[in-house]
Amino acid sequence: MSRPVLLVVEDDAGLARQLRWTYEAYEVVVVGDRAAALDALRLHEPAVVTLDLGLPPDPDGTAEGFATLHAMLAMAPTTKVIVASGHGARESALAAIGDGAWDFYQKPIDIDALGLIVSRAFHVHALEAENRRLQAKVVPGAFGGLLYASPEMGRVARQLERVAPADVSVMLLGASGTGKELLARGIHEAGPRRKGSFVAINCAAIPETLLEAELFGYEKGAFTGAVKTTEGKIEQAAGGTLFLDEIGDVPLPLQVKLLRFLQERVVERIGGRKAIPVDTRVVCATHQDVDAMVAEGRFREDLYYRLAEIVVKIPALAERTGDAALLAKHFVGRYAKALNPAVTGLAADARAAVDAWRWPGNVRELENRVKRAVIMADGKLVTAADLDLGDSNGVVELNLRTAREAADRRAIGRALAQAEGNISGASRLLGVSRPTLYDLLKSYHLHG
Ligand SMILES: Nc1ncnc2c1ncn2[C@@H]1O[C@H](COP(=O)(O)OP(=O)(O)OP(=O)(O)O)[C@@H](O)[C@H]1O
Repeated sequence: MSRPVLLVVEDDAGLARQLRWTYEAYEVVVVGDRAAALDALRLHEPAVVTLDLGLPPDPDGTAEGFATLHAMLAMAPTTKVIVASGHGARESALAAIGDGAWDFYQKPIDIDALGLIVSRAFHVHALEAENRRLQAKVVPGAFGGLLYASPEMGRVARQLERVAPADVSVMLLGASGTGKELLARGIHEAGPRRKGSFVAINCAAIPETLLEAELFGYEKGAFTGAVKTTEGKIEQAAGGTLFLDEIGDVPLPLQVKLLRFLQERVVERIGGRKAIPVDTRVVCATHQDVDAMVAEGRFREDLYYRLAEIVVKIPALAERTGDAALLAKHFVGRYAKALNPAVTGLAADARAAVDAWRWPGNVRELENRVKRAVIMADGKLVTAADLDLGDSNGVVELNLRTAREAADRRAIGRALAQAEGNISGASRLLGVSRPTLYDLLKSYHLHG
């Protein structure tokens, strides 16, 4: 096994020499300025870097050191950067940690102490890498079958876990396709009325004239066409949860009626005379800016406060770090099973395109694209073209190695597809030997 690379960014030649020979466990690469540091980062992809803040052309200040720190973390955010400085140590330490450095030590350096920090950084880096691998395999089962790996959705799930058992109304705010209905169902299932039914109604999808009858029900003969007495959605949700999707689309007169129901907990069917008590939890959602609607008088403030005892904002898919890739993988698995079992995963260009796309239609768009792509794919792997996301030209590769790997994966995926998964056939198409192709498949974790 080759030794892991420790990148030392240090402009003091004497110190650099000393460091080079101190750490036997690592292959120490020493550079003296920002440009060389970034080159070395691309070349070696070190897990750990020690960085002197006083670099030329500003050896007595810290500006160049900080610029180097920022550039390195922008390029390789998982790198553990240990920062060193002699002057103004405390302020520099605080600023460096605030900017994403892993640790700080004050010069003059103590080789043993630094050695400990370095080995710890390697250790944590390895653990984090392992954790990322495991997270990519997360299975559904968290809140309401919600799938996520991002801290953004983790926060939402924790909020909802806390809110669900309490008997409070919840308003979910988020764009279309962000999973609001899924979350509302999750609240129901984790709540005290889980034994009752979950009844959803999309207030935007039903014409205004019919919405009242849908919600409140009607007595036989209440209007032309009311051939038999019918329960409304609110009554159907008795003992369970009523999910009012697109609550912002409820017209003002009906808002008054809804408010009365929420205050008195009774409904009156259209054409009915008696008040029917209904005990149900209400969860609602909208993609609209309800605060603005209240300010403009388009949404009743009193109703807002009844519906929104707790407000939870659901981030757009593009704001959830890493979730698009995770969900894409999940949907490929699901739809391949049902629609095209030959498909086993996503090609590298598809993964890059999924990460780079803005997903204006959120999870629903992702699900639809993946479903379509699984049906269209002619090979084992879904490509960016199958997803109709074009190529991933906008994606900046870390270095030549990652760019090559992406190109290799593409070529191998296509060859395997053409050879219908036959390794000998694919290796002939690629002009490499079978063992070479096996090695490549193994190193890229592709399915042979
Ligand atoms: N985090 C997630 N994990 C797994 N599946 C998800 C997730 N988020 C959404 N989905 C799936 O995406 C689709 C859209 O979600 P959902 O219907 O809940 O969105 P919505 O915000 O209610 O949309 P709209 O407001 O347009 O009705 C559903 O098939 C849902 O199961």
